[in-house]
Amino acid sequence: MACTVVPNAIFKNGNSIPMFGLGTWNSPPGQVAQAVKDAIDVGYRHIDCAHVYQNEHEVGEGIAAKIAEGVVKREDLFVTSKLWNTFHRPDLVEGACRTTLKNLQLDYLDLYLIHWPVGYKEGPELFPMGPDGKTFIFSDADYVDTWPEMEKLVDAGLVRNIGLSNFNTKQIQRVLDIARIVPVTNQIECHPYLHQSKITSYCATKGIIVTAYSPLGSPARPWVKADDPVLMDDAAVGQLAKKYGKTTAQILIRYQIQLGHVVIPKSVTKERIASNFDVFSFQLDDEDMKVLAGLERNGRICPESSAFGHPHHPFEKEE
Ligand SMILES: NC(=O)C1=CN([C@@H]2O[C@H](COP(=O)(O)OP(=O)(O)OC[C@H]3O[C@@H](n4cnc5c(N)ncnc54)[C@H](OP(=O)(O)O)[C@@H]3O)[C@@H](O)[C@H]2O)C=CC1
Ligand SMILES: O=C1CO[C@H](CO)[C@@H](O)[C@@H]1O
Repeated sequence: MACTVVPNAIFKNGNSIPMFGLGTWNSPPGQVAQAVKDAIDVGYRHIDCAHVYQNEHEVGEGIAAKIAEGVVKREDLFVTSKLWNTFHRPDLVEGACRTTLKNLQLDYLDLYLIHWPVGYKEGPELFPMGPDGKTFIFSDADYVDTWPEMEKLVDAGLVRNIGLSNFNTKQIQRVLDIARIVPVTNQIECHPYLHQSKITSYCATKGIIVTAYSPLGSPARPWVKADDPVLMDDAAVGQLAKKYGKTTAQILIRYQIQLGHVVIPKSVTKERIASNFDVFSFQLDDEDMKVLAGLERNGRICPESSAFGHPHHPFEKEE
């Protein structure tokens, strides 16, 4: 069987990242280790993780098993994790990173991101809820004070690259203004219902690679409502799937790659893990790229609405 070669995106610092990876949010314990193993067997070499997904321990088991079997070496893999919002205070950053490394059974990460620009109250709760039951309790920490601690993780050899997630243009600029080591990527929601043209254009001018999360429209997100539009059921995407003889998921994943984005679809289903990866042997033509671009509807599905009111909320007053 021919071996699929996944293209790399090249960071401004010269390091590279596979343009395709496995998402792991909502990948349940009991399934995620197997999903990681299935993915590596198929050819995935990039895994997107986060402390807040509360499954890094099992993701680590999957990775360790495949290294032990000799299927991959550590250096063949690109593993990303993210600093959660309760660990923004400078004195908490290294400890949070070390916890993630321990859970993943790794001695370095390829990429570590500040998960959101909003800090939450430090402590054992990942989602410290305020008395109204709707809004998180915020931290005073400012991400420009968190960033130098991220840089120290690079100096210490704990992480190879550092970046951002869910930052708006002004927030990225604030980081660039103080950065000694520049962020290599901004990981943001990106799919045909939400193109994020302002932030993606800004990132392009700064040499920051966009990583597209929820590329399939995150159909099983916990807060989905019955009448929310379902990207995977969109008739226009379905027509393209028919035209190319591909699945709707393959069309949506291929779209992000052709936009130049790194893409990280999640699945714990063996057949989907395999078929989602099969996106390197066809090309959407220019007209069809325009069809997908035309589906824009400002359809944000990850607004982190319980942090509305935070002075650093990235989307409440879009920049
Ligand atoms: N930085 C951030 O703030 C965020 C980062 N992310 C990252 O991005 C990743 C991907 O985004 P996510 O929100 O999970 O959503 P996706 O858009 O990747 O959709 C995942 C869902 O689609 C289903 N699915 C996957 N493949 C197929 C297929 N071929 N046919 C039909 N259904 C399919 C999965 O089901 P099943 O698993 O049952 O197969 C799952 O329910 C996350 O897992 C996470 O790693 C996501 C959100 C926020
Ligand atoms: O990555 C993510 C997935 O879900 C979280 C909420 O539970 C989000 O905060 C985050 O963006």
